[in-house]
Amino acid sequence: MDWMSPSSRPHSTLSQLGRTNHVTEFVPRMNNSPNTTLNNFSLSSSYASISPSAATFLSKKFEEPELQSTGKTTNLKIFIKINSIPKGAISVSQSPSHSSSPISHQEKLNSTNGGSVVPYQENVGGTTYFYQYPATTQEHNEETADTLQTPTSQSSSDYTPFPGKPEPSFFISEELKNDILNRNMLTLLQPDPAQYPDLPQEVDSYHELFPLEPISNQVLHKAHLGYQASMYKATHIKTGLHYCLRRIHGFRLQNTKCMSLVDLWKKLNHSNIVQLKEVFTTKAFGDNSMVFVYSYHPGSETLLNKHFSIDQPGYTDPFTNDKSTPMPYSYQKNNLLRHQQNNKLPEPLIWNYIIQLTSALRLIHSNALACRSLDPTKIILTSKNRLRLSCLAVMDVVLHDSNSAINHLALVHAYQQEDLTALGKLVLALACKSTIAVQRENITTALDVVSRTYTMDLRNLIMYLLTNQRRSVTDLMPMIGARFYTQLDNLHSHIEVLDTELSKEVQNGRLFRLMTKLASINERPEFNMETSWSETGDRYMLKLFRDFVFHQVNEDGQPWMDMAHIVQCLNKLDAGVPEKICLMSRDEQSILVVSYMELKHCLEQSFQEVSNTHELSVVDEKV
Ligand SMILES: Nc1ncnc2c1ncn2[C@@H]1O[C@H](COP(=O)(O)OP(=O)(O)OP(=O)(O)O)[C@@H](O)[C@H]1O
Repeated sequence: MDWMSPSSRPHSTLSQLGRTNHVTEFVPRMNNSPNTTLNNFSLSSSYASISPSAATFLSKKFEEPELQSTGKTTNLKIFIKINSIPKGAISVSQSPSHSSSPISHQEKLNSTNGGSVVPYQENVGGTTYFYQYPATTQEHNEETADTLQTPTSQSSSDYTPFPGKPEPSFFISEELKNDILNRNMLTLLQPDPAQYPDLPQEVDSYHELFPLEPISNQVLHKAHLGYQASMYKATHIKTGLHYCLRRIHGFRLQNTKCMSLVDLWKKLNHSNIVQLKEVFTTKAFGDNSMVFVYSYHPGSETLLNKHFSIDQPGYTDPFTNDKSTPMPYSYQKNNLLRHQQNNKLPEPLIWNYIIQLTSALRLIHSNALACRSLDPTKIILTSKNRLRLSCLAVMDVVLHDSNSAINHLALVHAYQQEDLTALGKLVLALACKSTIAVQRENITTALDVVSRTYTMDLRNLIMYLLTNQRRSVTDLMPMIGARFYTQLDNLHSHIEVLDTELSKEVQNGRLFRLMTKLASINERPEFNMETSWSETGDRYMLKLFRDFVFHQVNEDGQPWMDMAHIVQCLNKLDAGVPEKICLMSRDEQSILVVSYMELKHCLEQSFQEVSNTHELSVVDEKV
């Protein structure tokens, strides 16, 4: 239930839609050779655009802070005998035991170990287990688990995978609320026709197209696959659901054989991939375009945008770079190191990404498919570091080789090997906080930087992925080892927080339905040609009850607003408790003593009458 007044509703605009250029060499673009290895990856450029997720809100909460500051939460405890609770009615209880301050996993560890821990790891049957013992010496073991700190690594406290339990409140936490409102707002954004006059009204079964990035008119802007591509949010005409359309400009499908792969992709459903819904060709944009329809994840931004900014060392604009200017090697190395030291990502975050990426790759590879676009521009992030592969199936369609002589299984295996190499480069780039790190001439330096900063486990994983030997995504599982447990624990803790938040909203939804009933009876001007209906009998009691709940005044006649009183009264009404209250007439001449149980009966009866007469059986069912 949203307690915000309309005037305080958040508003935001799409900001930072500008594009920035980056040099990377991640995706083997225009290269569908099965023999591609680490050494013959093509150098090409990728581009980042800043997503609307930067939009933030300012919202004002009605009443809630006062409730907490005046300590009236204790008033909201309602003790109802079980036998007095009607079926479906639930009491709201705000217990002080709910209060807890967010404690990060690291803090928990430190508190149990007196702030000093020594890691110990053991490999059993290919799985690495991590243990911690209280420190007895000053010696530092470099091979630490992800939750532990190395002297050089960034404090894990800088990275909180998920926030702890929110402060006790009747309402959903401010952070979660803003996140949900932000996503809703982005989902409902409509394009300005003046700004995008060329946007078609309809494309196949979709309308309300909204560009997710500026549409470039530059001929040179053919970042992906050698074709210009654009992204749009769109609404399905029939279902009203929102989708993300990736349009490949000027592309003619030569052969429909690749559609069998599309069918395979459509079946893939995983929390770390953006699901493909359908693929079609269209002339709605005035050319031959190929459109890939994906699920829409509002507020997402690319990994490139999030972690690789243009101020990284050695950043060069691919179009303006003067190749004749020599760059000393030492300059490049020192620069890389300095940049990485100043901006390095916490190791647990990198492992978090590795777990999500390998999880997605595992499903893809086990379905005899290959991602082929493990590129920081093609991985999107939503809140809480949730990562998804966003460009699946495009390579398989756009670069489909229809030559029947080719052994497709062998081809897929080769692409899967390329995926693993791309993963190695991606992790290396994240660890060095620079896409320059994965350039062939920088890899040795970059690995050196990783060894100095992170655990050997991370370095070993990168080394494994960057070798030319035959690799498998399942081989990575023992390398990740006990970090899976940490990830699982974090996720479960987060689910618990969301569950608590959801239960609050279940209560609020129940009270909303109750108020809907009250509001449709109170002061109804006429019912069955009877103008006094709402002022007489049961309805009169409900009117006085409404005054009792919402129109209380203090001794000076000033409104006395107390959310605790309102919530308490409504809960008692919903439960139909036998407790009695005094309802005073507006002229203060008479007082009615009535129980909540009787009021509940009045409410049910009156609402039944209204619903039946006005054929609101559907509403009744829902309410
Ligand atoms: N499924 C999706 N739901 C919501 N937004 C998405 C989705 N996929 C991508 N986006 C957003 O669309 C924008 C453009 O994505 P795109 O994949 O084109 O990245 P890019 O950096 O512009 O790459 P390129 O240079 O190839 O165009 C990014 O801001 C990204 O966050």
